[in-house]
Amino acid sequence: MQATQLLLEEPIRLASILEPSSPTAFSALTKIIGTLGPQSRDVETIEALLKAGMSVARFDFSWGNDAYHQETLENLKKAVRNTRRLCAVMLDTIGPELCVLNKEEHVIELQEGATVVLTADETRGASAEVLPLNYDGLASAVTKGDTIFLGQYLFTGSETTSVWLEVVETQGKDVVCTVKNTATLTGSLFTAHMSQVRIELPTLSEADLKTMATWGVKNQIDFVSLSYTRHPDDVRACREYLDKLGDLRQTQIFAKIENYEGLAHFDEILEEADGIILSRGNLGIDLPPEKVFLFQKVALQKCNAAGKASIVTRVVDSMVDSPRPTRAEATDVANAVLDGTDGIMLGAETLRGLYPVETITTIRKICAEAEKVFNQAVYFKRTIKAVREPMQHLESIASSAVRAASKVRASVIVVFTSSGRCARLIAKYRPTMPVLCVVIPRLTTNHLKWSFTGAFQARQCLAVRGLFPMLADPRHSSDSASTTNESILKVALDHGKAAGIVKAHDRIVVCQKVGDSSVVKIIELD
Ligand SMILES: Nc1ncnc2c1ncn2[C@@H]1O[C@H](COP(=O)(O)OP(=O)(O)O)[C@@H](O)[C@H]1O
Ligand SMILES: C=C(OP(=O)(O)O)C(=O)O
Ligand SMILES: [K+]
Ligand SMILES: [Mg+2]
Repeated sequence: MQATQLLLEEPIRLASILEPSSPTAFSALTKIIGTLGPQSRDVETIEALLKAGMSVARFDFSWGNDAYHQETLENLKKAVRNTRRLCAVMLDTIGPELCVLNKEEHVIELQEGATVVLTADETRGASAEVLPLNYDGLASAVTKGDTIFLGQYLFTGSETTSVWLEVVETQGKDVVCTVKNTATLTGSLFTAHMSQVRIELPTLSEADLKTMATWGVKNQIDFVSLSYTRHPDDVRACREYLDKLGDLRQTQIFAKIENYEGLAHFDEILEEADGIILSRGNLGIDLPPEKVFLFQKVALQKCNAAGKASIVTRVVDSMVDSPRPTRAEATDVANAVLDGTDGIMLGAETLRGLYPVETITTIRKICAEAEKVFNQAVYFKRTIKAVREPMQHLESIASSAVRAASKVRASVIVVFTSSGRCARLIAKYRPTMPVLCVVIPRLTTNHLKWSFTGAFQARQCLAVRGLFPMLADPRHSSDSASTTNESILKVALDHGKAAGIVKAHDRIVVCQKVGDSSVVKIIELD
């Protein structure tokens, strides 16, 4: 990356860096996804998370049962009503995850040099001598000298609660290992990870299929976060399954890239998926540490060029038990924004950390600072150059809207959309101002009943950098007559004013259809 990635005043006055940032009424353009769990599931905390800037809530089915997650979701709905802040729901699958259950939650002390057996016999309890694994194919997948990582679910990098094991020998389906570092394992679930070893388990487990068909349908989930996506077929299979689940045909699939195999098939996976999650927790174990940054930069650039959402995980591990991130973590968040990410995902920090709200606030502030120096002009040029000509008409309109908005220094871009397609194309060019997406419901039928689309599409904007959705009154549905357009625009601008992003005398760029043609309008408010 060149220095042109940054937009700094010339000559750079270091003192200006210390000037307080002017408070922005809206949260950062970069989206924040929080995982809800024990430390973040009561209505009050969720309200605080929403106000702090969380716009997507992740429900991780690797732990907890349906009822537990349902209770959390009911609380989220209350919090959304109370705060009047939209939040999308993301179901995160279990996938082919290797784990050790510690049902009794014994504290397990592992001493360096000791021997421990990973057994396929799941009926045995976990102890310092035996760790029961949910997979009986490990012994045939490893050889002497291989290393296995084991840690508390959503481990953090700095803990002594994760352990490296070295394979000594296999005995039937059991694997005998030497403990490489002294560690204390606490909690009810540990995940095991072996670098670059194929786990012969399906990407969607039986439990995942069931959860999507029950919990997922009931709650109209906006996103599936497809854990351990290794091949484009994984995404296709998930798509086919969702398409058969009624309204979930509208659910978007975000493929989680968390191992070498997913990385090797990245381009094909990106083609099939609606978005990508760079699951750096697991990926950081699968890849040599010195390669992680490069994967991030290349993968984000590919997502950006495809105009698909990207999310980076595991950013401020230390905030699990500290109110401030480390310098390295804070810098890393800013760099992810400069690299072009759409969103930042928090795991352990909001799920079981002591400072869930502070974490979201910290992330939002770092993102907002980074966005101020994001060199949009350079990004715009690079993005437009990468598009083959002749350009699709809608993309030409969308990029023109962004260009016009920069040139006239518009305070917002307003885009009318039903599918969200035009809004995403605008976001692709990373405008520096918020994009107010007016989602117009569309009446559709599945030959059994009529219903309106729009709710999914509006909430799905909440994972895309810069997009701020509002759902229009269904009575205006897909009628682009100019009188209807004018009245919806007025509602949108009133909404923008109430949110503090639109003021008197502002210039606004509007992207909408007038008759049959898509147009870009510039309006100046009185
Ligand atoms: N109900 C509407 N009224 C006015 N313009 C609209 C409406 N819906 C979409 N547009 C405009 O139509 C064009 C196509 O946008 P797109 O998002 O692809 O629409 P759709 O949701 O119909 O797929 C864009 O210029 C968009 O701003
Ligand atoms: C988010 C991650 O995965 P998990 O679903 O295991 O938390 C990760 O590995 O970064
Ligand atoms: K998971
Ligand atoms: Mg993971």
